[in-house]
Amino acid sequence: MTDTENPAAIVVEDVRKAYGDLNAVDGVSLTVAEGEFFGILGPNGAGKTTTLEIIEGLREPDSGSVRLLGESPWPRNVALLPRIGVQLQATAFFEKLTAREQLRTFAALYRVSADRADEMLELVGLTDKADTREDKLSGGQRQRLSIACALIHDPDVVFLDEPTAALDPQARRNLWDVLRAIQERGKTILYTTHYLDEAEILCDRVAIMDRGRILAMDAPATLVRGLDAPTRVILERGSLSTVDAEELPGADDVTDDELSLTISTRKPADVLSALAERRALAGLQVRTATLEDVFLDLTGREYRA
Ligand SMILES: Nc1ncnc2c1ncn2[C@@H]1O[C@H](COP(=O)(O)OP(=O)(O)OP(=O)(O)O)[C@@H](O)[C@H]1O
Repeated sequence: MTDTENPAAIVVEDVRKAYGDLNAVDGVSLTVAEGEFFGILGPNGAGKTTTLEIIEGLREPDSGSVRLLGESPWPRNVALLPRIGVQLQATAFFEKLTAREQLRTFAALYRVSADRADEMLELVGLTDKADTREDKLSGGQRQRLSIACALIHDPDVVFLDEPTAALDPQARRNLWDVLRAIQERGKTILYTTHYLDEAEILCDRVAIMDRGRILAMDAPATLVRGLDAPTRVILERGSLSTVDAEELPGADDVTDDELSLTISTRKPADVLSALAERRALAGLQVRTATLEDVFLDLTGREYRA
């Protein structure tokens, strides 16, 4: 993924961190290229936050090495601070300040122009909340403000820890636009999430983590393709008999779960056109494999965030 035109922003080699008997991070290696949007995915307790904090220089690994923009982040490396932006899971804001005042305070701390505050409000879609106190913002607005704070000094690498957790679906989608806008500005983004569907949409590459280890790492589409899983065509029960479904051209397997009929196929176009000819499209859904199927394949467990 890295070459001379696209050098590595982050290189992690065999990092380990134990808490007592628990190997929270158990030999993690990964490389993130400059400008890449990279996601660390996995269920609660997988070790995502610990990995992120080690890369940010907030936690010391027991062993292994981290290079962030060519430097070691631990022990605390002040040369890196202007070049990285960090959003933690729980953001502490200054009390009783408005959104704009929060950002202006961060701007002053980083010695950047106060004008950046309004620019960042615009970027995260909070211009109309500039004069609202932070404690009067919704959860999604507060998340966006914390991202704006992490970006105020125009860092090269942005770390976001579960930025879309606990948001309603609309607020999540609004945040996706913000994250895409950040990447369009050429930033490297390393983020964690337990939403596999979201990572599939946003990330250039993902690492799927479970119990402290990376189980797979690649572009989401490549991971899904690698499964070679059939497409499932789902119909309302009664729109076609099981026997007729089994005889459709391209149908590999048919299951009837009392509510719906599921036809597994590697030739979805053949199945769909045959269904159209028979006018048997009631309640039609077509499902291809997702990262959740990749997780199931890797762990033998259904994915539970
Ligand atoms: N300071 C700590 N002391 C002891 N155990 C810890 C500490 N921090 C994390 N752990 C444990 O290490 C494991 C990994 O935690 P971590 O927060 O890195 O996972 P995560 O994938 O980010 O989970 P979540 O999505 O819940 O934040 C968990 O079992 C957690 O309970």
